[in-house]
Amino acid sequence: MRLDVVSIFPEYLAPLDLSLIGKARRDGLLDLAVHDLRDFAHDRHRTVDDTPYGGGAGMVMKPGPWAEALDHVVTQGRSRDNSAVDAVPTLIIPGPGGEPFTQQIARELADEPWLAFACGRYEGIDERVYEWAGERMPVRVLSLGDYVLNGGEVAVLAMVEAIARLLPGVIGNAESLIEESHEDGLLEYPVYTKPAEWDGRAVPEVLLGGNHQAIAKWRHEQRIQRTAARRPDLLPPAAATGGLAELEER
Ligand SMILES: Nc1cc(-c2ccc3cc[nH]c3c2)n[nH]1
Repeated sequence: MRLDVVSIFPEYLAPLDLSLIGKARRDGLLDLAVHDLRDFAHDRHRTVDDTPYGGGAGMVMKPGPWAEALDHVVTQGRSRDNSAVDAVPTLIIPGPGGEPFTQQIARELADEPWLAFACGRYEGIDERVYEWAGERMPVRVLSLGDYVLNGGEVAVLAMVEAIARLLPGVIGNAESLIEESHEDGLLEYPVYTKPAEWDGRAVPEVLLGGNHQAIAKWRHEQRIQRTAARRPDLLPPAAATGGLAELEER
């Protein structure tokens, strides 16, 4: 998968050089390029923002540098080996007013060959950039959650990690991707490791025996109970209002 990120703070994306994502890049599973938006602002001060039409607080990101930066992303991306001459990325623009980013969307995006991320700052990006980009490539405005960040970079770090870990070979043991929270509509079960007793607290007895069927049953029940307690919104209506028996039979 090819990933391009455009930001005025490219150093914000440095964590993508670390851990499993960094290893995936070194293993050639991910081809990531980070671009500094200011490289596409040509005045002396490399200006990327200006005052908002209609007044109001703060500054708005100018359309010109964004159009040049995204044109560069597309042109440079197409010059890669075996890239189709008319290939385009799906452009993801994080924003508090976007569609909620979910595990399902992460799965969808993990199937895409090329993603580009536009990190807004200030009060946001001039609306005409969304229109201009939408005429050239698929555009999705995605929200990490109902809270406000100062820019898109933190959201991009989270989205890239959620997407990249689903790519074959990135997570060493693919089994780790099973029974995770949100993978199948339930939260994950509680986990324990040595010592068997710590701070006067014992590990549930069922986990210490070798009865794998009993362990699987206990873990499934734990997932349902934990989901009912913390995220009843994820359960079917009947289950969310107490009818857990049917779910536990599954
Ligand atoms: N889920 C979420 C996204 C954001 C976000 C994304 C981009 C910008 C640009 C300026 N402020 C921003 C905030 N806040 N919360």
